[in-house]
Amino acid sequence: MSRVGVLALGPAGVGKSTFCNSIIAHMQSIGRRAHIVNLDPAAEATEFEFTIDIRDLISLQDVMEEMDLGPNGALIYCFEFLLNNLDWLDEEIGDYNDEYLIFDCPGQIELYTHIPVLPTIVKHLQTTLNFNLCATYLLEAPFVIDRSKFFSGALSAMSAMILLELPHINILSKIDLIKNEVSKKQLKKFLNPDPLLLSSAHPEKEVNPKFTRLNKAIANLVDDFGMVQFLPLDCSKDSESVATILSYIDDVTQWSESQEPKEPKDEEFEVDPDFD
Ligand SMILES: Nc1nc2c(ncn2[C@@H]2O[C@H](COP(=O)(O)OP(=O)(O)OP(=O)(O)O)[C@@H](O)[C@H]2O)c(=O)[nH]1
Ligand SMILES: [Mg+2]
Repeated sequence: MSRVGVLALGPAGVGKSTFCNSIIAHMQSIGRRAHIVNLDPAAEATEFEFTIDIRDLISLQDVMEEMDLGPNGALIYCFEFLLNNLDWLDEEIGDYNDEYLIFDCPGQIELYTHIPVLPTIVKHLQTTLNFNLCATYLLEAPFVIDRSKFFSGALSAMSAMILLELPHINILSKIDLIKNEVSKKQLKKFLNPDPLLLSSAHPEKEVNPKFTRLNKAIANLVDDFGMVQFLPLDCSKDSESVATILSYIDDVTQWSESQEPKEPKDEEFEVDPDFD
């Protein structure tokens, strides 16, 4: 028995749910099957139905009303409730053997960076439910316009990577939104972040030398780890970008319907040749 689980993570509004739908649509178009597990108690309807939905256990709206909590407190309450009722998840997932499950997660990244909710769920999926898991972490491409913002996003991706201890794929989403502003050559420097990008972030401004040194240290940290690379994603028009990401997910989760497990790819990510 093998199960593949893909976590779609990242800050609010980066395109996680759209990505989950695009992956499902692409898999269906090539004759494969996958299911969406909605882990967002505040989710709205999406194109594809959720096969498993946390809102069948608990919904954010109900918690806010009944416990008189704000949205963030209610979200934490929902996840604590889920953690106390993991047998519900076991039962829901129960029969999905040899299946591909895509977990659409909420955008409140404190759930995986500040409090150990997602790490606990991850351990449970691995040890009790025997999942081969992979985390995908989305960052919005318009972040590259502001380099400090981009590197701060890269650090949050790295933080999720370190906390979850899973095979990890970073994705630069909504690439279509920057096609007219960022050249292909420039984009490459963000997909495999070049530390020089940050040291030349505001050449026109006078910057406090302490801030410059801090920027350099952060950029070098990202560079030294060599772990923060991004795959481009455009869910609006470019299904090829979805196919490429799926092939990386297949590799790191060793998903294969007919072949023996194989080693993940270790070459650098390629930029879409049509991107200009
Ligand atoms: N232009 C463009 N817009 C996109 C793309 N992907 C998603 N969007 C838009 O971005 C907005 C947010 O997308 P969602 O998929 O709901 O984002 P999310 O990360 O699931 O949001 P939360 O669940 O609220 O954290 C929607 O209006 C999408 O249509 C893309 O590739 N290109
Ligand atoms: Mg969503």
